[in-house]
Amino acid sequence: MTGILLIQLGTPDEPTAPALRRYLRQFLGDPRVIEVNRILWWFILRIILLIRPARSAAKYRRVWDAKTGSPLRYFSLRQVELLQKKFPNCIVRCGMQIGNPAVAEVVEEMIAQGVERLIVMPMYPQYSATTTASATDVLFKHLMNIRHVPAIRIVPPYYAHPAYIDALVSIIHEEEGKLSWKPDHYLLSFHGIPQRYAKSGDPYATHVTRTTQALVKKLNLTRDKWTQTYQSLFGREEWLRPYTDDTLEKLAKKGVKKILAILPGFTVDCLETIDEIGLESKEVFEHAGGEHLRACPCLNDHAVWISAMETIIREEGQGWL
Ligand SMILES: C=CC1=C(C)c2cc3[nH]c(cc4nc(cc5[nH]c(cc1n2)c(C)c5CCC(=O)O)C(CCC(=O)O)=C4C)c(C)c3C=C
Ligand SMILES: [Fe+2]
Ligand SMILES: [Fe+2]
Repeated sequence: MTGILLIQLGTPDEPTAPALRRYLRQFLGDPRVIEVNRILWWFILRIILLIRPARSAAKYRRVWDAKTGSPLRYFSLRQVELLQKKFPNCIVRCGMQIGNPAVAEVVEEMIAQGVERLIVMPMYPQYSATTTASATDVLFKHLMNIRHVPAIRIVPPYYAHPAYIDALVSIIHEEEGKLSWKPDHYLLSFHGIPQRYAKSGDPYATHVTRTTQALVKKLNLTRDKWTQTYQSLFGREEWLRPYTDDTLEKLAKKGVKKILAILPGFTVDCLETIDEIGLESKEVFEHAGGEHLRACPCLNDHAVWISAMETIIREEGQGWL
């Protein structure tokens, strides 16, 4: 049987300091994510794990839904549920790189259910070693302990895939229809990575540029109507520029009043979209003189995105589905 495995980053089990400590230890212990001397990092991480868990937990509490919990987990499971209907003869599952349900556990179950051909879709349209390669690392590490390893195909980065771009465009248009105001500027904000990683050969920034070009073309935006930025900096080194919050201040000071923030790199809403952009960056913009900033919802469980996922998976799964 063919199995379809979505790999998503993962989220804490609950919005508490102990759960965040476990989550951050695993996340920031990954040498794909933090490329510094291991011994030095071991000391720094111990200090980070004293302070950051409580601070991050407070932020997670703001996005945690009383019924459905973590938005990242909720929308990932919805994607599985809806995609399963598109592929009734396959097993569709989602595994998390960090936290639960863990990739290892999910793959184990899929193999036990008879999966001999596995299509893997990393939930990152733009490749970065920090995310995409880390996702496949988690899978391969687990498969090293297994006797009967399934045949595997991995969906390539889909940063400019027409189905992905069209899904973004539909959701943006739908969101514009709900606004009582017309955006005078579009901010395309992506999660950042350290500049050092990009200089060492991580193709992420190139993929981001390709997504941006395809998207603004489809949206028919003239050059003065959009800005592409990077958010979610971590630590002290230089990250890819321009930074989202600096840009929002500059735009407000130039007289831009109404911004629609689009987050094409995130396939599901999460802390970095709902809280960081929807609340924190909105405040930065308004404080600098802006009037409205709305974070456009991510692809989530929108029907156009589920169909786009189906298209992308069918392309990779030719002969298997
Ligand atoms: C050096 C640190 C980090 C790199 C590099 C990085 C890259 C990266 N991350 C995402 C997507 C997400 N990151 C999320 C949270 C998050 N990211 C980092 C650090 C780095 N990310 C931390 C420490 C955290 C935890 C939250 C916090 O304490 O600030 C999330 C949200 C998860 C959720 O549960 O909602 C996502 C999604 C991408 C796409 C990326 C590189 C391309
Ligand atoms: Fe991150
Ligand atoms: Fe953040």
